[in-house]
This record gives sequence, structure tokens and C-alpha cells, in this order.
Amino acid sequence: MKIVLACDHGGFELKEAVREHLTKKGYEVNDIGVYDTNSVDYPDYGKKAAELVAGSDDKGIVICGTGIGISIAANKVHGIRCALCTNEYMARMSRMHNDANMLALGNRVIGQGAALDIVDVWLSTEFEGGRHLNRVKKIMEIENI
Ligand SMILES: O=C(CO)[C@H](O)[C@H](O)[C@H](O)COP(=O)(O)O
Repeated sequence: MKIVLACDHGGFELKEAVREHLTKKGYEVNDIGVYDTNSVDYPDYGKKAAELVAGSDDKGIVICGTGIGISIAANKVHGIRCALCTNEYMARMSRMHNDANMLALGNRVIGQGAALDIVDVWLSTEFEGGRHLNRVKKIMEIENI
């Protein structure tokens, strides 16, 4: 499993920290930018990351100032369940109950230490299945309405 990593200018510092953290832990990371703090448009990066994750076994982590814009953009791509998480509980539940395949973080909302803990919890938590499977299926069916 690869981790697709993307951000806009508002998420750049945290994206760098997440990449370093994941690389040290041995994950294969596909960092699709941005690579500096020049202003860009977050929908471009949310879409690009989501298109790489959709239909694959890979996971994605997207970061902007708040995490809101880039998660909204990623969730427009079919097959994506992108969860904006601000604490470890949300990260755990987004995997156990929602089978989120992308995580969104807000660089201007949470500190780096908290963000890296969220990443660790999110990547190490499995989908519970069971009653949640049908609910996730219903979410995905909305794409075909
Ligand atoms: O948080 C964001 C989108 O939800 C973005 O990262 C930006 O921070 C936000 O849109 C503000 O843009 P700015 O050009 O950095 O003022």
C-alpha cells in the first residue's frame, strides 16, 4: 500500500512533516506536491490525490489550511471517502466505521504533534465491517444516483 500525499500552500509545512514521519516508518509515499508555499488552488491537489487513490488499495492524506476545502474536493471523486479529522478519536472512527480511504488535516487548526498522532492512528486502524459495511455501501450508492 502506498500513501498519496498532497497539500496546498496552507498545508505545506505539515505535509513535509507527514512525509518525513511516514518515510521514517517505512511507508512508500507518493508526494504529489506542493513543494513550496507559493499560492495554489486546493481543489487541484485534492482532486489529483483522490484520482490516484480511487479504485486502488492505496490511501491518501491531504492537507490544506483548515483541511475543509481539500477534503470537499477529494470527496467529489468517485470511490473516495475522505475524512477531515482533528483528533485521534475521529481518525479511529473514520477507519473503523466509515472505511475512510483518505485523511484530511488542517495545518492551521492542529499542531504538528497531534497531526502525526492522528496519522498513526488512522493508518493502523482497520475497518470493522459488520453493520458498518451496509452503511458505507449506501454512501457509495449515492454516487450512482
Ligand atoms: O484551508 C484552505 C481551504 O479550505 C486553504 O488552505 C486556504 O488556507 C484558504 O482557502 C485560504 O486561502 P489563502 O489564499 O491562503 O488566504
